Amino acid sequence: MSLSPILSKVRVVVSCGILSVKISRNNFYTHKMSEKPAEHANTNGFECKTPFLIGVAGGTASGKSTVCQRIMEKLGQQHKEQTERRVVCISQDSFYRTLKPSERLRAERGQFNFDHPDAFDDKKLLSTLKDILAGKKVEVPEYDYISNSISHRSHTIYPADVVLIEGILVFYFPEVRELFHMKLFVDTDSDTRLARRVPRDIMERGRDLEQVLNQYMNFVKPAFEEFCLPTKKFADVIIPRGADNFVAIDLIVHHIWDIMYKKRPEINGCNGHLEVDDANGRRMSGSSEDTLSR
Ligand SMILES: Nc1ncnc2c1ncn2[C@@H]1O[C@H](COP(=O)(O)OP(=O)(O)O)[C@@H](O)[C@H]1O
Ligand SMILES: Nc1ccn([C@@H]2O[C@H](COP(=O)(O)O)[C@@H](O)[C@H]2O)c(=O)n1
Repeated sequence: MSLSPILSKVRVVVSCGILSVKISRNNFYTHKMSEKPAEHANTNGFECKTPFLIGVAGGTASGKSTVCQRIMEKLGQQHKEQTERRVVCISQDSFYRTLKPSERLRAERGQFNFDHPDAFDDKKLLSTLKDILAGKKVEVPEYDYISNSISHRSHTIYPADVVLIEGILVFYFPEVRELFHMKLFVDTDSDTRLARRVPRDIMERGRDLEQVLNQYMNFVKPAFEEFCLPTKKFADVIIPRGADNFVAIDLIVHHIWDIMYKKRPEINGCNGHLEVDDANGRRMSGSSEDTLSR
């Protein structure tokens, strides 16, 4: 199956930098791409041999990680070894700062605000992303929600073609925000998010119901409204309903494909023949003469 029809559609939408255009009945909107120097206008500042950095923001349990997972799956990355991956995903939660002893005690009682920008080590996040953009290998720690601290386990992030970074406040810090070549905001209604967060926090994050609801009412909800929601305006693409929005994810994947492998076959010395799945799960492969065979 040829990618040409859908790629040409995506290209019109993105390269024109159209402001708030409703593409389909599935409520998928595009917004004006970031203001960047004219020579990089088509690719949001993306330069040859630099990883294409995508920020994925949205409220808690909106489906940010699931959307990233879908993007990776559709780009055929899920079965690859870490060292072979051309698309990798990092969580902003890995950049929570170390708590002081008094804060640690409050965190154990669900009385610490993990949704406030001050809870993050934004300098470390910035320097890590700069290293990634410089093509360096970086170590990213796993976050442990039970001990409310960075765990001793970490992941090595090898130089990749596409790096996704997801988190509630990835668009909050201006210097971090400016690094992204593409910004996605996962827009899932707050009832759905709370309904997902409660079982997740109880089953996966060692919390009890009372603690989850208190934390949500006292910190999560107010901070979402004050710090996260206002960053939606910075997004290039807003994804209503998160991972359920197959059309939006499909268009995003094809746009990434277009930038990474069709327009720039020389990227990172990549001569790969890329295959992606369409919204119906049909496998499509890039047959453009731009794409070199492996
Ligand atoms: N479209 C969806 N339908 C049903 N459950 C979902 C959907 N997207 C995410 N979830 C579930 O909701 C929870 C939070 O999703 P996740 O992707 O981790 O959100 P976030 O990264 O924004 O916190 C997880 O348990 C996940 O399995
Ligand atoms: N020790 C911690 C650290 C973070 N949280 C909550 O996690 C949320 C962010 O992660 P998502 O996967 O939901 O985006 C954030 O809302 C924090 O409240 C926590 O509970 N404990």
